[in-house]
Amino acid sequence: MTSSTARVDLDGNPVKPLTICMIGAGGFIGSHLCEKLLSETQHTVLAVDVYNDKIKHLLEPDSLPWAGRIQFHRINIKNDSRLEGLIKCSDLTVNLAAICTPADYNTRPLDTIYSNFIDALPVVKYCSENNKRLIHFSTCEVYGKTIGSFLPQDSPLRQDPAYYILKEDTSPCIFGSIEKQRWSYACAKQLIERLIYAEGAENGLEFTIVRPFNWIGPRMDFIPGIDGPSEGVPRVLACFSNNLLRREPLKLVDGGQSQRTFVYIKDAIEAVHLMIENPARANGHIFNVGNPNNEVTVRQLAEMMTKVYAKVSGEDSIETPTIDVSSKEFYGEGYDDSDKRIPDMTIINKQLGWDPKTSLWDLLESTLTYQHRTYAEAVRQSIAKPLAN
Ligand SMILES: NC(=O)c1ccc[n+]([C@@H]2O[C@H](COP(=O)([O-])OP(=O)(O)OC[C@H]3O[C@@H](n4cnc5c(N)ncnc54)[C@H](O)[C@@H]3O)[C@@H](O)[C@H]2O)c1
Ligand SMILES: O=c1ccn([C@@H]2O[C@H](COP(=O)(O)OP(=O)(O)O[C@H]3OC[C@@H](O)[C@H](O)[C@H]3O)[C@@H](O)[C@H]2O)c(=O)[nH]1
Repeated sequence: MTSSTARVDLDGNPVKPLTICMIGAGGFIGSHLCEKLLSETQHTVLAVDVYNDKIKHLLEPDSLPWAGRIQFHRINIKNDSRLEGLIKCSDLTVNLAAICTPADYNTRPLDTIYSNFIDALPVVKYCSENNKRLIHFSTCEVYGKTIGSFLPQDSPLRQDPAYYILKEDTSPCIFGSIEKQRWSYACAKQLIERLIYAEGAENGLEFTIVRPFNWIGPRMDFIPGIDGPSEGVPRVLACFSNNLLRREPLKLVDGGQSQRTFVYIKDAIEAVHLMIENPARANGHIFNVGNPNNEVTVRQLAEMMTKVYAKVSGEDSIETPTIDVSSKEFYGEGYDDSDKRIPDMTIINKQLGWDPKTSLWDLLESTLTYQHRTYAEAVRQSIAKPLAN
C-alpha cells in the first residue's frame, strides 16, 4: 500500500520525498529495501545493478501503484560513466554493491578486493565532490575475531562480555595472517570505511556506515543448480536450504562450532529506513545492525532449520541430518572464520530507537516456507531429470 499521509521523522519534522540512487538494488538486501521504500514511502528509487531478477516484481507491469517511482539502470559500476550523473541527480546514494559470499574471499581474492574497495572509490568520490549523502554497506566481518578467541580455552574471561561483544567505537578489527585470504573481504571493507570516515572528517562528506550482522530471509543468494551455478557456494542460509530441499545432510564446516547472531531481513530493513529518513541522527555514525538475542552455533542453526523445514514441508527429516566437513574441503586453502559475533546495540538504539523483534525460530519459519514454495518443485524436477534421460 502506498502511504498518502505525510511522513514525519523521529523528531516530528516532515520527511520530504527523496530521490535515492541505490547501487546493488537487485541483490538480497536491495530488493527488500526497494519493496519497503516503494510500498511505504513517496521516495523515488534509481535502482542500479547488473541483474534485476529479484526486483522484477517491482518493475513490471506499469500499472503498479509505484510506477514512475522506480527506474532500473543496468550498470556495472566498475566501468560506466553514467554513475556520476545518477548520483548527481539524487539526494542520497545507498551503496550495496559487493562480492559478499565467503566462498569467493579465498578463491577470488583479487575480485573481492576490487569489488569491495576499488569499485566503491568512485561512489565515495562522486558523493563527496557533489555534496551528496552516502549510506554505505560495510560488514560485521570488519571486527574479524573476538579478543576472547585468543584466550586459553578454560579462561573464565571468555565468559566476560568485554571480551566478545562487538562495539562500533571501541572494538578492534582482528584479522588472520595475509595467507588466510578469507580476510581479503573484511580488510577491503575496513579500508573503504576508513576512507569514508576520512572524507567525512576532511571534506565534510555526510555519511552513514552500516555493519550488517547476518541478515537473512527470502531471496538471499541462490539455490545451486536452480537459480545459480551448480558448483556455486552461497551463504549458510542458502547452503542449508539447498541441502534440505535435496534431502541431503547439512554440511557443518569444522564441526559447526562458530557462533552467529541472525536477524530477520524485515527487521533490519526498518533500521535502514530510519537511517534514510533521519539524516541528522544517522550522519557521521557507524551502526551495527543485528539481533544479539538470536545467537546460535552453526550446528544449532542446522538443527533448528532441519526441524523448521520438517514442519513447513510436512516431510520427515532424513536419518543423518548433518555431516562434518573440513573448511579446507568446503572452502579450499586460505579459509579462516569469525568465532563469534554479538553486536552491541547501544548506538543504534540511542540514535534511532531501533530494536530487532523477530526470533530465530519465527524468521526461519517464514523464510523456509518461502524456500519450500519457491524451490521444492524445481529441485524435484532437477533431481528427476537425469533419471529420465
Ligand atoms: N546479507 C548480509 O547479511 C550482509 C552482511 C554483511 C554485509 N553485507 C553487505 O551488504 C551489501 C549487500 O549484501 P546482499 O546480502 O544484498 O548481497 P547481494 O550479493 O545479494 O547483493 C549485492 C548486489 O550488488 C550487485 N553488484 C555487485 N557488483 C556490482 C557492480 N560492479 N555493478 C553493479 N552492481 C553490482 C550484485 O549484482 C548484487 O545484486 C554488501 O555490501 C554486503 O557486503 C550483507
Ligand atoms: O554449508 C555451510 C555454509 C556455511 N557454514 C558455516 O556457517 C557460518 C556462516 O557462514 P555464512 O556463509 O553465512 O558467512 P559468514 O557469517 O562467515 O560471513 C558473512 O557474514 C557477513 C557478510 O559480510 C557476508 O555476507 C559474509 O561474509 C560459517 O562459520 C561457515 O563456515 C557451514 O557450516 N556450512
